Amino acid sequence: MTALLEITDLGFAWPGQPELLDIPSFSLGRGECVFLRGPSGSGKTTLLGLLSGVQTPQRGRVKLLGKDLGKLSARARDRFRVDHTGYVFQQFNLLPFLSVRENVLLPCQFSALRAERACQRHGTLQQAAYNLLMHLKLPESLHERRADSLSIGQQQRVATARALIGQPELVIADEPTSSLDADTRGAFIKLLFGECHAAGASLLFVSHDQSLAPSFDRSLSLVELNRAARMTEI
Ligand SMILES: Nc1ncnc2c1ncn2[C@@H]1O[C@H](COP(=O)(O)OP(=O)(O)OP(=O)(O)O)[C@@H](O)[C@H]1O
Repeated sequence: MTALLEITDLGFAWPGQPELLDIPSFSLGRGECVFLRGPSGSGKTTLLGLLSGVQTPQRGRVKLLGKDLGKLSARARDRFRVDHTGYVFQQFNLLPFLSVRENVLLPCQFSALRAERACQRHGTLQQAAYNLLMHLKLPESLHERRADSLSIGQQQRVATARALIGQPELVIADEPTSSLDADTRGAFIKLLFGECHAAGASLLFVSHDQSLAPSFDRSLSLVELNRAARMTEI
């Protein structure tokens, strides 16, 4: 399988703290759906920040689509991130005063590439937002509502539509199911998989809830990947 994302000899420490991550190698294939688990505080969110280029490692390399993120300027890295990565945050991070539709369309304001891909696939941006929201089972009556007037499960699906619009190659989801009950969680994962497959996106899904792992192509433990964690455990 061709690699979409590759990590080599990655080392990272927050200022004034011991090394949190020491990962000799990790790769994610094109179209692959990977589950990454790890206990609270093990560095999952930090790793996602490094993979999307929000943080830069002190050591090693993160390559996305063959491009070494560390070799890009901060500005070029930001652009590359918004063009090629969709992120579903733990707290969803929707803009509360914007409508559901406006939230979904936000990435297209920052990325001409994603706007172009959305139009190619759906005709117009409005239609792209509409189709994604409908696929994610958010009825039309909600599309013009303020994002903060929706339930948690609905907000999470809006956040997912925002991550998927314009077909980024990599979708990162950071504990997106932590505030859902078991039934809603299962239904959400199915929708997420369906949309990632339809868009040909790779999915890196981070959680400490191991019961979700069997649905994925591969399940990994951050503690096993991370030499710094293994050292602390010894
Ligand atoms: N911005 C930051 N500045 C300094 N230290 C940080 C920062 N963000 C995280 N850390 C530290 O890095 C460690 C790992 O945090 P991180 O949020 O990556 O873990 P996590 O596995 O995602 O945890 P959780 O499952 O609870 O969300 C923690 O000790 C945390 O205090």
